[in-house]
Amino acid sequence: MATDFKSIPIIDIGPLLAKCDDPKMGQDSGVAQVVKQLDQACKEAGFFYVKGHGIPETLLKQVKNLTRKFFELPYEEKLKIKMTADSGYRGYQRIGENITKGVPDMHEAIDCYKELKPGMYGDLGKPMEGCNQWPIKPTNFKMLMEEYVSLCTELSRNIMRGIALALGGSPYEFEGERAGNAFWVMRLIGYPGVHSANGSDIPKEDIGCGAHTDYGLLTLVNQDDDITALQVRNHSGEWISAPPVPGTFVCNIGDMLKIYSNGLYESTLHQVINSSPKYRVCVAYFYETNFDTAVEPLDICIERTTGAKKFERAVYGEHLVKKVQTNFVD
Ligand SMILES: N=C(N)NCCCC[C@H](N)C(=O)O
Ligand SMILES: O=C(O)CCC(=O)C(=O)O
Ligand SMILES: [Fe+2]
Repeated sequence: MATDFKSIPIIDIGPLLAKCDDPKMGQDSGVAQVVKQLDQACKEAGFFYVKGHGIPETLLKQVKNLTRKFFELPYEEKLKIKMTADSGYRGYQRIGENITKGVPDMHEAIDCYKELKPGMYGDLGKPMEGCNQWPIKPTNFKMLMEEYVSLCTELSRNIMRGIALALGGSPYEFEGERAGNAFWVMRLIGYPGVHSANGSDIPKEDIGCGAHTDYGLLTLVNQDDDITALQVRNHSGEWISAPPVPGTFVCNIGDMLKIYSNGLYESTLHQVINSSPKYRVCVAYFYETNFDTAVEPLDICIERTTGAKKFERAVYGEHLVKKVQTNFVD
């Protein structure tokens, strides 16, 4: 359960990664240290920064730079990869097109999802079937982003091994049937800076992304180095900033992990307000369960909490489709 945290901890996961392919990793003292920090951060905030994650900072910067370049293109150019229901909700959405709790968000984005082939998950998967729409220019866009996704997928699986230990399970709790064939989402997001409205010197501050929780297991946020805009809600309802820490990811827990942990870990509400005059870029990667996994509280977590199941089982793919279909109603 979220506490009255005032800041978000930074965790060096180097020692976890060093041992994450060793079945006896749970007995390693370096791993145990990281696991303890993960457990505390997940219980208190549902948010933490990771450093020592092994993804080169140059790559973190490159994906943000390419994203920025795309959003600088003329609108007609961006529309060439317009997101539609027919494209499996993949592609470009203009500012104000995404809706959170009925209010248009002041961001533009390219949404990408692990590709689903026709018929793969029957009716459940149908709305998300399709191929990603990548910008044609620059020519290395697709290649770089796919490389980035594959590194984020591997990293997330390894962080989830640490989280599985933190919950008192085996390192492989979130593999196999649960997330051994993890679905993923990537959002390349741009938030315009504040502008002075005509005839007024009071800049108008818009909600870049309204308060929401993420849908799956774990999110890796790669945000611009020079603008503080992401805010996380603590137990008292205060919004705590997650300022950029260069070279790190901001990680947070999604709805599926809240269910698995029977509420021991919460998917914390967060929002984005860019009050800087500068355009802000963020690349968010979402690590999810298998698309068709029915998620329910783990026995080990039920025992550690009240002894009763706090959540009904939920099928991840249904949860995603419901969200996606209400994110774009017009
Ligand atoms: N895949 C994720 N988490 N996307 C985050 C978007 C959050 C805003 C969305 N309109 C909503 O209301 O959920
Ligand atoms: O822009 C950010 O820092 C976070 C974006 C976010 O929360 C999301 O896309 O789910
Ligand atoms: Fe989010």
